[in-house]
Amino acid sequence: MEIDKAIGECDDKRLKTKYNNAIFVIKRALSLYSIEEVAFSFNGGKDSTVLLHLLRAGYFLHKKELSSSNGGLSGFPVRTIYFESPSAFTEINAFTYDAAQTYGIQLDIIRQDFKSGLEALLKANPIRAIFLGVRIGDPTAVGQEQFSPSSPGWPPFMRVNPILDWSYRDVWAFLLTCKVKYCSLYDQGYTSIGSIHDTVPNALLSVNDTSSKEKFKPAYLLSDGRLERAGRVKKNAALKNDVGSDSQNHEVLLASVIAVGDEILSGTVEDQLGLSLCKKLTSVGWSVQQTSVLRNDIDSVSEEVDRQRSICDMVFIYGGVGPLHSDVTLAGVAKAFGVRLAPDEEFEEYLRHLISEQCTGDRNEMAQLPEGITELLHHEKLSVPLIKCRNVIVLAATNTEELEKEWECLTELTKLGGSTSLMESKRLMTSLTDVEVAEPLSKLGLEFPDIYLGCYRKSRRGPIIICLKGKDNARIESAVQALCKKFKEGVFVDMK
Ligand SMILES: Cc1cc2nc3c(=O)[nH]c(=O)nc-3n(C[C@H](O)[C@H](O)[C@H](O)COP(=O)(O)O)c2cc1C
Ligand SMILES: Nc1ncnc2c1ncn2[C@@H]1O[C@H](COP(=O)(O)OP(=O)(O)OP(=O)(O)O)[C@@H](O)[C@H]1O
Ligand SMILES: [Mg+2]
Repeated sequence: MEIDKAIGECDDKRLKTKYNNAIFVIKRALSLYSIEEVAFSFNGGKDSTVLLHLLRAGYFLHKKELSSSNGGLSGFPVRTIYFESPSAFTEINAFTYDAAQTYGIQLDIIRQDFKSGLEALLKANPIRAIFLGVRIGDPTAVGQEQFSPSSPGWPPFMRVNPILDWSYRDVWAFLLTCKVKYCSLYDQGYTSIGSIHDTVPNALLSVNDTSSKEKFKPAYLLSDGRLERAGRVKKNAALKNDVGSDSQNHEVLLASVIAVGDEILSGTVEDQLGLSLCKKLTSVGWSVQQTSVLRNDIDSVSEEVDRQRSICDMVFIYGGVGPLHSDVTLAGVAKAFGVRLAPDEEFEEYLRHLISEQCTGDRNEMAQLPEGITELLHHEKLSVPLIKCRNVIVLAATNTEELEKEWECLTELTKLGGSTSLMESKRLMTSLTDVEVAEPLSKLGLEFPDIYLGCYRKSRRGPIIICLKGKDNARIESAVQALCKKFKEGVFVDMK
Protein backbone atom coordinates (compact mmCIF):
# COMPACT_ATOMS: atom_id res chain seq x y z
CA MET A 1 0.00 0.00 0.00
CA GLU A 2 1.74 3.16 -1.24
CA ILE A 3 0.88 5.40 1.72
CA ASP A 4 2.08 2.92 4.32
CA LYS A 5 5.19 2.38 2.26
CA ALA A 6 5.95 6.09 1.91
CA ILE A 7 5.67 6.69 5.63
CA GLY A 8 7.62 3.52 6.42
CA GLU A 9 10.46 4.70 4.20
CA CYS A 10 10.66 8.30 5.36
CA ASP A 11 12.87 9.33 8.23
CA ASP A 12 10.55 11.80 9.90
CA LYS A 13 10.10 10.16 13.32
CA ARG A 14 7.41 12.56 14.41
CA LEU A 15 5.36 11.91 11.28
CA LYS A 16 5.71 8.16 11.74
CA THR A 17 4.36 8.44 15.30
CA LYS A 18 1.45 10.61 14.23
CA TYR A 19 0.70 8.23 11.37
CA ASN A 20 0.81 5.14 13.59
CA ASN A 21 -1.48 6.73 16.16
CA ALA A 22 -3.99 7.78 13.52
CA ILE A 23 -3.92 4.32 11.94
CA PHE A 24 -4.49 2.83 15.39
CA VAL A 25 -7.61 4.99 15.86
CA ILE A 26 -8.90 4.04 12.41
CA LYS A 27 -8.30 0.33 13.01
CA ARG A 28 -10.04 0.56 16.41
CA ALA A 29 -13.03 2.20 14.77
CA LEU A 30 -13.13 -0.44 12.06
CA SER A 31 -13.08 -3.16 14.73
CA LEU A 32 -15.80 -1.50 16.77
CA TYR A 33 -18.12 -0.78 13.85
CA SER A 34 -18.92 -2.74 10.72
CA ILE A 35 -18.06 -1.15 7.37
CA GLU A 36 -21.77 -0.27 6.85
CA GLU A 37 -21.81 1.54 10.16
CA VAL A 38 -19.02 4.00 9.36
CA ALA A 39 -18.87 7.03 7.10
CA PHE A 40 -16.20 9.53 6.10
CA SER A 41 -16.98 13.23 5.96
CA PHE A 42 -14.89 14.50 3.06
CA ASN A 43 -14.78 18.04 1.75
CA GLY A 44 -11.63 18.26 -0.31
CA GLY A 45 -9.78 20.32 2.34
CA LYS A 46 -6.20 19.48 3.32
CA ASP A 47 -7.17 17.80 6.59
CA SER A 48 -9.84 15.80 4.82
CA THR A 49 -7.32 14.80 2.18
CA VAL A 50 -4.91 13.55 4.84
CA LEU A 51 -7.73 11.54 6.37
CA LEU A 52 -8.73 10.10 3.00
CA HIS A 53 -5.29 8.55 2.61
CA LEU A 54 -5.08 7.45 6.22
CA LEU A 55 -8.43 5.71 5.80
CA ARG A 56 -7.24 4.02 2.64
CA ALA A 57 -4.12 2.82 4.49
CA GLY A 58 -6.01 1.98 7.69
CA TYR A 59 -8.62 -0.07 5.87
CA PHE A 60 -5.92 -1.91 3.97
CA LEU A 61 -3.99 -2.71 7.16
CA HIS A 62 -7.16 -3.70 9.01
CA LYS A 63 -8.11 -6.11 6.25
CA LYS A 64 -4.61 -7.45 6.08
CA GLU A 65 -4.63 -8.27 9.79
CA LEU A 66 -8.00 -10.00 9.50
CA SER A 67 -7.40 -12.14 6.46
CA SER A 68 -3.65 -12.01 6.17
CA SER A 69 -4.30 -11.13 2.52
CA ASN A 70 -1.97 -8.73 0.86
CA GLY A 71 -4.19 -7.64 -2.02
CA GLY A 72 -4.50 -4.05 -3.13
CA LEU A 73 -7.53 -1.87 -2.63
CA SER A 74 -10.24 -2.03 -5.19
CA GLY A 75 -12.32 1.06 -4.64
CA PHE A 76 -12.86 2.78 -1.34
CA PRO A 77 -15.32 0.89 0.86
CA VAL A 78 -16.20 3.59 3.40
CA ARG A 79 -19.38 5.53 2.65
CA THR A 80 -18.17 9.07 1.91
CA ILE A 81 -20.34 12.13 2.40
CA TYR A 82 -19.76 15.58 1.01
CA PHE A 83 -21.91 18.54 2.05
CA GLU A 84 -21.86 20.50 -1.15
CA SER A 85 -22.61 24.16 -0.79
CA PRO A 86 -23.14 26.86 -3.44
CA SER A 87 -20.61 28.99 -1.57
CA ALA A 88 -17.80 26.44 -1.86
CA PHE A 89 -14.79 27.31 -4.03
CA THR A 90 -15.01 25.73 -7.48
CA GLU A 91 -11.47 24.43 -6.94
CA ILE A 92 -12.60 22.60 -3.80
CA ASN A 93 -15.57 21.10 -5.60
CA ALA A 94 -13.46 20.05 -8.55
CA PHE A 95 -10.81 18.48 -6.32
CA THR A 96 -13.42 16.58 -4.28
CA TYR A 97 -15.02 15.09 -7.39
CA ASP A 98 -11.60 14.37 -8.88
CA ALA A 99 -10.36 12.56 -5.78
CA ALA A 100 -13.56 10.51 -5.70
CA GLN A 101 -12.89 9.36 -9.22
CA THR A 102 -9.20 8.65 -8.69
CA TYR A 103 -9.71 6.54 -5.57
CA GLY A 104 -12.96 4.84 -6.49
CA ILE A 105 -15.03 6.72 -3.92
CA GLN A 106 -18.80 6.60 -4.19
CA LEU A 107 -19.65 10.15 -3.04
CA ASP A 108 -22.91 10.83 -1.23
CA ILE A 109 -23.59 14.46 -2.02
CA ILE A 110 -25.71 16.20 0.59
CA ARG A 111 -27.20 19.58 -0.22
CA GLN A 112 -28.63 20.37 3.18
CA ASP A 113 -27.06 21.97 6.24
CA PHE A 114 -24.90 19.68 8.36
CA LYS A 115 -27.52 18.89 10.99
CA SER A 116 -30.49 18.18 8.74
CA GLY A 117 -28.26 16.34 6.26
CA LEU A 118 -26.89 14.10 9.00
CA GLU A 119 -30.38 13.45 10.37
CA ALA A 120 -31.58 12.24 6.97
CA LEU A 121 -28.40 10.24 6.42
CA LEU A 122 -28.69 8.45 9.74
CA LYS A 123 -32.36 7.73 9.20
CA ALA A 124 -31.68 6.07 5.88
CA ASN A 125 -28.47 4.23 6.81
CA PRO A 126 -27.17 2.22 9.77
CA ILE A 127 -24.30 4.69 10.32
CA ARG A 128 -22.97 4.87 13.87
CA ALA A 129 -19.58 6.53 13.45
CA ILE A 130 -18.27 9.29 11.20
CA PHE A 131 -14.61 9.99 10.47
CA LEU A 132 -13.73 13.69 10.48
CA GLY A 133 -10.54 15.58 9.65
CA VAL A 134 -10.89 17.82 12.70
CA ARG A 135 -7.64 18.93 14.33
CA ILE A 136 -7.00 20.34 17.77
CA GLY A 137 -6.45 23.86 16.43
CA ASP A 138 -9.90 23.99 14.80
CA PRO A 139 -12.53 26.00 16.61
CA THR A 140 -14.90 23.04 16.45
CA ALA A 141 -12.35 20.74 18.10
CA VAL A 142 -12.78 22.34 21.50
CA GLY A 143 -13.70 19.65 24.02
CA GLN A 144 -13.36 16.80 21.52
CA GLU A 145 -11.31 13.62 21.81
CA GLN A 146 -10.42 10.98 19.22
CA PHE A 147 -13.76 9.34 19.87
CA SER A 148 -16.40 11.93 20.79
CA PRO A 149 -20.14 11.40 20.67
CA SER A 150 -21.93 14.03 18.62
CA SER A 151 -23.08 17.05 20.64
CA PRO A 152 -26.47 17.28 22.33
CA GLY A 153 -29.00 18.48 19.80
CA TRP A 154 -27.21 16.66 16.97
CA PRO A 155 -28.29 13.24 15.68
CA PRO A 156 -26.53 10.52 17.68
CA PHE A 157 -23.31 9.14 16.23
CA MET A 158 -19.66 8.81 17.22
CA ARG A 159 -17.30 11.42 15.83
CA VAL A 160 -13.99 9.72 15.09
CA ASN A 161 -11.10 12.17 14.80
CA PRO A 162 -7.93 10.24 13.89
CA ILE A 163 -5.87 13.39 13.23
CA LEU A 164 -7.08 15.38 16.22
CA ASP A 165 -3.52 15.76 17.57
CA TRP A 166 -1.91 16.60 14.21
CA SER A 167 -0.36 20.01 13.78
CA TYR A 168 -0.41 22.10 10.62
CA ARG A 169 3.18 20.99 10.01
CA ASP A 170 2.24 17.31 10.40
CA VAL A 171 -0.49 17.71 7.77
CA TRP A 172 1.92 19.13 5.23
CA ALA A 173 4.67 16.68 6.12
CA PHE A 174 2.22 13.86 5.38
CA LEU A 175 0.84 15.27 2.11
CA LEU A 176 4.31 16.04 0.78
CA THR A 177 5.93 12.81 1.96
CA CYS A 178 3.17 10.71 0.40
CA LYS A 179 3.24 12.91 -2.72
CA VAL A 180 -0.53 12.88 -2.95
CA LYS A 181 -2.62 15.46 -4.80
CA TYR A 182 -4.30 18.21 -2.84
CA CYS A 183 -6.61 21.09 -3.78
CA SER A 184 -4.85 23.68 -5.97
CA LEU A 185 -5.91 26.56 -3.71
CA TYR A 186 -3.26 25.54 -1.18
CA ASP A 187 -0.60 26.36 -3.73
CA GLN A 188 -2.09 29.84 -4.08
CA GLY A 189 -1.63 30.85 -0.45
CA TYR A 190 -4.85 29.53 1.05
CA THR A 191 -4.03 27.79 4.33
CA SER A 192 -7.47 26.85 5.67
CA ILE A 193 -10.51 26.83 3.45
CA GLY A 194 -14.05 27.75 4.38
CA SER A 195 -16.54 29.32 2.01
CA ILE A 196 -15.90 31.85 -0.76
CA HIS A 197 -17.42 34.47 1.53
CA ASP A 198 -15.07 34.01 4.45
CA THR A 199 -11.76 32.85 2.98
CA VAL A 200 -8.89 34.74 1.38
CA PRO A 201 -5.22 33.77 0.86
CA ASN A 202 -3.17 34.00 4.01
CA ALA A 203 -1.49 37.42 4.09
CA LEU A 204 1.50 35.90 5.88
CA LEU A 205 2.34 34.11 2.64
CA SER A 206 2.16 37.24 0.53
CA VAL A 207 5.16 37.82 -1.71
CA ASN A 208 6.21 41.41 -2.21
CA ASP A 209 6.04 41.86 -5.89
CA THR A 210 6.28 44.95 -8.04
CA SER A 211 3.56 43.76 -10.40
CA SER A 212 0.03 44.83 -9.52
CA LYS A 213 -1.32 41.38 -8.75
CA GLU A 214 -0.53 40.16 -5.24
CA LYS A 215 1.21 36.78 -5.18
CA PHE A 216 1.29 34.18 -2.45
CA LYS A 217 3.59 31.34 -1.49
CA PRO A 218 2.16 27.84 -1.14
CA ALA A 219 0.43 26.84 2.10
CA TYR A 220 3.12 24.39 3.15
CA LEU A 221 5.56 27.29 3.56
CA LEU A 222 3.60 28.86 6.40
CA SER A 223 6.08 28.52 9.24
CA ASP A 224 3.77 29.16 12.18
CA GLY A 225 0.86 26.76 11.87
CA ARG A 226 -1.02 28.59 14.60
CA LEU A 227 -1.71 31.25 12.00
CA GLU A 228 -3.30 28.94 9.45
CA ARG A 229 -6.68 30.60 9.93
CA ALA A 230 -5.31 34.09 9.30
CA GLY A 231 -6.95 33.90 5.87
CA ARG A 232 -10.38 33.42 7.39
CA VAL A 233 -12.35 36.63 7.38
CA LYS A 234 -13.99 37.10 10.76
CA LYS A 235 -17.68 36.24 10.62
CA ASN A 236 -18.48 38.66 13.38
CA ALA A 237 -16.16 41.44 12.31
CA ALA A 238 -19.00 43.91 12.52
CA LEU A 239 -19.94 42.90 16.02
CA LYS A 240 -18.98 44.71 19.16
CA ASN A 241 -15.38 44.37 20.08
CA ASP A 242 -14.34 46.19 23.14
CA VAL A 243 -15.33 48.82 25.59
CA GLY A 244 -13.97 52.11 24.42
CA SER A 245 -14.38 51.52 20.71
CA ASP A 246 -17.80 51.53 19.10
CA SER A 247 -19.48 51.26 22.47
CA GLN A 248 -18.74 54.94 23.01
CA ASN A 249 -21.58 55.67 20.65
CA HIS A 250 -24.20 54.38 23.05
CA GLU A 251 -25.60 56.56 25.73
CA VAL A 252 -25.61 53.71 28.23
CA LEU A 253 -23.30 50.73 28.19
CA LEU A 254 -24.96 47.34 28.12
CA ALA A 255 -23.81 44.37 30.16
CA SER A 256 -24.75 40.74 30.38
CA VAL A 257 -24.00 38.59 33.41
CA ILE A 258 -23.59 34.85 33.00
CA ALA A 259 -23.20 32.31 35.80
CA VAL A 260 -22.01 28.80 35.03
CA GLY A 261 -22.90 26.12 37.55
CA ASP A 262 -25.04 23.01 37.75
CA GLU A 263 -25.11 23.60 41.52
CA ILE A 264 -27.04 26.85 41.03
CA LEU A 265 -29.53 25.24 38.66
CA SER A 266 -30.21 22.40 41.07
CA GLY A 267 -30.82 24.88 43.87
CA THR A 268 -27.93 23.50 45.93
CA VAL A 269 -26.09 26.81 45.94
CA GLU A 270 -27.53 30.30 45.88
CA ASP A 271 -25.95 32.61 43.34
CA GLN A 272 -24.76 35.66 45.28
CA LEU A 273 -22.28 36.82 42.68
CA GLY A 274 -24.90 37.68 40.07
CA LEU A 275 -26.75 39.92 42.47
CA SER A 276 -23.57 41.61 43.58
CA LEU A 277 -22.37 42.14 39.99
CA CYS A 278 -25.70 43.64 38.91
CA LYS A 279 -25.49 46.11 41.79
CA LYS A 280 -21.92 47.01 40.99
CA LEU A 281 -22.57 47.47 37.29
CA THR A 282 -25.64 49.58 37.91
CA SER A 283 -23.72 51.70 40.40
CA VAL A 284 -21.21 52.65 37.72
CA GLY A 285 -23.88 53.49 35.18
CA TRP A 286 -24.15 50.27 33.20
CA SER A 287 -27.43 48.76 32.18
CA VAL A 288 -27.59 45.01 32.80
CA GLN A 289 -29.54 43.54 29.91
CA GLN A 290 -29.71 39.96 31.06
CA THR A 291 -28.47 37.54 33.66
CA SER A 292 -28.40 33.85 32.92
CA VAL A 293 -27.40 30.67 34.67
CA LEU A 294 -25.98 27.90 32.52
CA ARG A 295 -25.07 24.25 32.92
CA ASN A 296 -21.40 23.27 33.06
CA ASP A 297 -21.48 22.45 29.39
CA ILE A 298 -19.21 23.81 26.66
CA ASP A 299 -21.92 24.24 24.05
CA SER A 300 -24.33 25.94 26.46
CA VAL A 301 -21.57 28.39 27.40
CA SER A 302 -20.42 29.02 23.85
CA GLU A 303 -23.92 29.62 22.51
CA GLU A 304 -24.84 32.06 25.26
CA VAL A 305 -21.51 33.91 25.17
CA ASP A 306 -21.75 34.18 21.40
CA ARG A 307 -25.23 35.65 21.64
CA GLN A 308 -24.50 38.06 24.48
CA ARG A 309 -21.14 39.32 23.19
CA SER A 310 -22.82 40.50 20.04
CA ILE A 311 -25.66 42.27 21.84
CA CYS A 312 -23.84 43.76 24.82
CA ASP A 313 -20.82 45.95 25.28
CA MET A 314 -19.42 43.67 27.92
CA VAL A 315 -20.19 40.16 29.12
CA PHE A 316 -19.24 39.08 32.63
CA ILE A 317 -19.00 35.34 33.18
CA TYR A 318 -18.12 33.44 36.33
CA GLY A 319 -18.24 29.88 37.65
CA GLY A 320 -16.70 26.86 35.94
CA VAL A 321 -13.21 28.38 35.97
CA GLY A 322 -10.45 26.09 37.23
CA PRO A 323 -8.92 22.65 36.81
CA LEU A 324 -11.97 20.44 37.48
CA HIS A 325 -13.59 18.39 34.74
CA SER A 326 -16.68 20.57 35.11
CA ASP A 327 -14.68 23.76 34.60
CA VAL A 328 -15.60 24.36 30.97
CA THR A 329 -16.17 28.11 30.95
CA LEU A 330 -12.94 29.04 29.16
CA ALA A 331 -13.46 26.28 26.59
CA GLY A 332 -16.96 27.64 25.99
CA VAL A 333 -15.65 31.18 25.58
CA ALA A 334 -13.01 29.92 23.13
CA LYS A 335 -15.65 28.10 21.12
CA ALA A 336 -17.87 31.20 21.08
CA PHE A 337 -15.05 33.14 19.41
CA GLY A 338 -14.10 30.29 17.13
CA VAL A 339 -10.62 29.86 18.55
CA ARG A 340 -8.88 27.05 20.38
CA LEU A 341 -7.67 26.82 23.94
CA ALA A 342 -3.90 27.01 23.93
CA PRO A 343 -1.29 26.91 26.70
CA ASP A 344 -0.38 30.40 27.84
CA GLU A 345 3.13 30.65 29.25
CA GLU A 346 2.50 33.85 31.14
CA PHE A 347 -0.61 32.46 32.81
CA GLU A 348 1.21 29.22 33.55
CA GLU A 349 3.88 31.18 35.38
CA TYR A 350 1.23 32.67 37.68
CA LEU A 351 -0.28 29.26 38.34
CA ARG A 352 3.16 27.84 39.07
CA HIS A 353 3.62 30.37 41.87
CA LEU A 354 0.13 29.87 43.13
CA ILE A 355 -0.16 26.11 43.25
CA SER A 356 3.48 24.98 43.11
CA GLU A 357 3.65 21.82 45.23
CA GLN A 358 -0.02 20.97 45.27
CA CYS A 359 -0.10 20.35 41.56
CA THR A 360 -0.25 16.69 40.60
CA GLY A 361 -1.66 17.06 37.09
CA ASP A 362 -0.34 18.83 34.05
CA ARG A 363 -0.03 22.48 34.97
CA ASN A 364 0.16 23.29 31.33
CA GLU A 365 -3.37 22.00 30.81
CA MET A 366 -4.70 24.31 33.50
CA ALA A 367 -3.05 27.28 31.86
CA GLN A 368 -5.01 26.96 28.64
CA LEU A 369 -6.63 30.17 27.47
CA PRO A 370 -8.59 31.14 24.34
CA GLU A 371 -5.89 31.70 21.76
CA GLY A 372 -5.29 35.08 20.19
CA ILE A 373 -8.12 36.90 21.95
CA THR A 374 -7.04 36.81 25.57
CA GLU A 375 -5.67 39.76 27.45
CA LEU A 376 -4.39 39.20 30.97
CA LEU A 377 -5.22 42.10 33.26
CA HIS A 378 -2.55 42.30 35.94
CA HIS A 379 -3.02 43.95 39.31
CA GLU A 380 -0.74 43.80 42.32
CA LYS A 381 -3.66 42.86 44.55
CA LEU A 382 -4.46 39.78 42.48
CA SER A 383 -2.44 36.57 42.66
CA VAL A 384 -3.71 35.57 39.21
CA PRO A 385 -4.53 38.15 36.53
CA LEU A 386 -8.06 38.69 35.31
CA ILE A 387 -8.91 37.13 31.98
CA LYS A 388 -10.40 39.33 29.27
CA CYS A 389 -11.35 37.77 25.94
CA ARG A 390 -12.34 40.68 23.71
CA ASN A 391 -15.54 41.94 25.39
CA VAL A 392 -15.92 38.97 27.71
CA ILE A 393 -14.52 39.22 31.23
CA VAL A 394 -13.98 35.85 32.88
CA LEU A 395 -14.10 36.23 36.65
CA ALA A 396 -12.45 33.58 38.78
CA ALA A 397 -14.24 34.68 41.96
CA THR A 398 -16.06 31.97 43.87
CA ASN A 399 -17.64 34.22 46.53
CA THR A 400 -18.63 37.84 47.04
CA GLU A 401 -15.46 38.66 48.96
CA GLU A 402 -13.28 37.54 46.06
CA LEU A 403 -15.59 39.32 43.65
CA GLU A 404 -15.20 42.53 45.62
CA LYS A 405 -11.44 42.40 45.11
CA GLU A 406 -11.64 41.46 41.43
CA TRP A 407 -14.16 44.21 40.79
CA GLU A 408 -12.00 46.80 42.49
CA CYS A 409 -9.04 45.82 40.31
CA LEU A 410 -11.18 45.59 37.21
CA THR A 411 -12.53 49.11 37.61
CA GLU A 412 -9.01 50.39 38.11
CA LEU A 413 -7.67 48.53 35.09
CA THR A 414 -10.44 49.17 32.59
CA LYS A 415 -12.72 52.01 31.68
CA LEU A 416 -15.67 50.23 33.25
CA GLY A 417 -16.59 53.05 35.56
CA GLY A 418 -15.12 55.97 33.69
CA SER A 419 -16.44 55.84 30.16
CA THR A 420 -20.10 56.50 30.78
CA SER A 421 -21.85 59.51 32.09
CA LEU A 422 -23.29 58.25 35.33
CA MET A 423 -27.04 57.93 35.57
CA GLU A 424 -28.85 59.89 38.25
CA SER A 425 -31.68 58.20 40.05
CA LYS A 426 -34.35 58.66 42.64
CA ARG A 427 -36.63 56.19 44.40
CA LEU A 428 -40.07 56.99 45.75
CA MET A 429 -42.21 54.78 47.97
CA THR A 430 -46.00 54.89 48.10
CA SER A 431 -48.77 52.93 49.74
CA LEU A 432 -51.12 53.72 46.87
CA THR A 433 -52.34 50.58 45.11
CA ASP A 434 -50.93 49.53 41.77
CA VAL A 435 -54.31 50.20 40.15
CA GLU A 436 -54.17 53.78 41.42
CA VAL A 437 -50.66 54.53 40.16
CA ALA A 438 -50.77 52.56 36.90
CA GLU A 439 -52.37 55.10 34.57
CA PRO A 440 -50.73 58.27 35.93
CA LEU A 441 -47.38 56.53 35.72
CA SER A 442 -47.80 55.45 32.14
CA LYS A 443 -48.80 59.03 31.24
CA LEU A 444 -45.71 60.29 33.05
CA GLY A 445 -43.67 57.95 30.87
CA LEU A 446 -45.04 59.68 27.77
CA GLU A 447 -44.37 63.14 29.18
CA PHE A 448 -40.79 62.22 30.16
CA PRO A 449 -39.56 59.80 27.52
CA ASP A 450 -35.94 60.45 28.58
CA ILE A 451 -36.57 59.20 32.08
CA TYR A 452 -36.57 55.51 32.87
CA LEU A 453 -39.49 54.58 35.13
CA GLY A 454 -39.23 51.33 37.03
CA CYS A 455 -41.71 49.94 39.55
CA TYR A 456 -41.68 47.00 41.90
CA ARG A 457 -43.13 45.88 45.15
CA LYS A 458 -41.76 43.65 47.87
CA SER A 459 -45.11 42.01 48.61
CA ARG A 460 -48.53 41.93 46.97
CA ARG A 461 -50.06 44.32 49.54
CA GLY A 462 -46.88 46.15 50.56
CA PRO A 463 -45.78 49.59 49.31
CA ILE A 464 -44.80 50.21 45.70
CA ILE A 465 -41.36 51.52 44.94
CA ILE A 466 -40.98 53.76 41.91
CA CYS A 467 -37.53 54.24 40.49
CA LEU A 468 -36.72 57.19 38.21
CA LYS A 469 -33.45 57.22 36.30
CA GLY A 470 -31.97 59.67 33.87
CA LYS A 471 -28.87 61.60 32.94
CA ASP A 472 -30.05 64.87 34.39
CA ASN A 473 -31.10 65.44 38.00
CA ALA A 474 -33.23 68.45 37.13
CA ARG A 475 -35.27 66.36 34.68
CA ILE A 476 -35.78 63.70 37.33
CA GLU A 477 -36.97 66.36 39.76
CA SER A 478 -39.44 67.72 37.17
CA ALA A 479 -40.79 64.21 36.64
CA VAL A 480 -41.17 63.72 40.39
CA GLN A 481 -43.03 67.04 40.67
CA ALA A 482 -45.30 66.13 37.77
CA LEU A 483 -46.06 62.77 39.37
CA CYS A 484 -46.78 64.30 42.80
CA LYS A 485 -49.15 66.82 41.21
CA LYS A 486 -51.31 63.95 40.00
CA PHE A 487 -52.03 62.85 43.60
CA LYS A 488 -52.78 64.23 47.04
CA GLU A 489 -49.83 65.69 48.88
CA GLY A 490 -47.61 63.36 50.88
CA VAL A 491 -48.45 60.06 49.18
CA PHE A 492 -44.86 59.62 47.97
CA VAL A 493 -41.97 59.22 50.34
CA ASP A 494 -38.52 60.01 49.00
CA MET A 495 -36.22 57.00 49.57
CA LYS A 496 -33.14 58.87 48.26
C1 LIG B 1 -20.08 15.02 9.80
C2 LIG B 1 -20.19 16.21 10.68
C3 LIG B 1 -20.54 16.05 12.00
C4 LIG B 1 -20.66 17.14 12.85
N1 LIG B 1 -20.99 16.96 14.15
C5 LIG B 1 -21.11 18.02 14.96
C6 LIG B 1 -21.44 17.85 16.34
O1 LIG B 1 -21.65 16.76 16.83
N2 LIG B 1 -21.53 18.97 17.09
C7 LIG B 1 -21.31 20.22 16.60
O2 LIG B 1 -21.39 21.19 17.35
N3 LIG B 1 -20.99 20.41 15.31
C8 LIG B 1 -20.88 19.34 14.50
N4 LIG B 1 -20.55 19.52 13.19
C9 LIG B 1 -20.36 20.90 12.69
C10 LIG B 1 -18.89 21.31 12.81
O3 LIG B 1 -18.48 21.29 14.15
C11 LIG B 1 -18.69 22.72 12.29
O4 LIG B 1 -19.69 23.56 12.76
C12 LIG B 1 -18.69 22.67 10.83
O5 LIG B 1 -17.56 21.94 10.41
C13 LIG B 1 -18.80 24.06 10.20
O6 LIG B 1 -17.65 24.77 10.31
P1 LIG B 1 -17.69 26.24 9.66
O7 LIG B 1 -18.83 26.96 10.33
O8 LIG B 1 -16.34 26.79 10.00
O9 LIG B 1 -17.92 26.01 8.21
C14 LIG B 1 -20.43 18.44 12.33
C15 LIG B 1 -20.07 18.60 10.99
C16 LIG B 1 -19.95 17.51 10.17
C17 LIG B 1 -19.57 17.70 8.74
N1 LIG C 1 -18.75 20.48 3.56
C1 LIG C 1 -18.26 19.42 4.21
N2 LIG C 1 -18.55 18.17 3.79
C2 LIG C 1 -18.06 17.09 4.42
N3 LIG C 1 -17.25 17.18 5.49
C3 LIG C 1 -16.94 18.39 5.97
C4 LIG C 1 -17.41 19.58 5.34
N4 LIG C 1 -16.92 20.64 6.02
C5 LIG C 1 -16.16 20.13 7.02
N5 LIG C 1 -16.16 18.79 6.98
C6 LIG C 1 -15.46 17.88 7.88
O1 LIG C 1 -14.88 18.65 8.93
C7 LIG C 1 -13.45 18.52 8.88
C8 LIG C 1 -12.80 19.79 9.34
O2 LIG C 1 -13.05 20.82 8.41
P1 LIG C 1 -11.92 21.91 8.17
O3 LIG C 1 -12.46 22.93 7.25
O4 LIG C 1 -11.38 22.34 9.48
O5 LIG C 1 -10.75 21.03 7.51
P2 LIG C 1 -10.41 20.82 6.00
O6 LIG C 1 -11.47 21.43 5.16
O7 LIG C 1 -10.18 19.36 5.78
O8 LIG C 1 -9.06 21.61 5.84
P3 LIG C 1 -8.85 23.20 5.93
O9 LIG C 1 -8.57 23.48 7.37
O10 LIG C 1 -7.67 23.47 5.08
O11 LIG C 1 -10.08 23.90 5.45
C9 LIG C 1 -13.13 18.11 7.48
O12 LIG C 1 -11.87 17.48 7.38
C10 LIG C 1 -14.29 17.18 7.18
O13 LIG C 1 -14.10 15.92 7.77
MG1 LIG D 1 -12.11 23.52 5.38
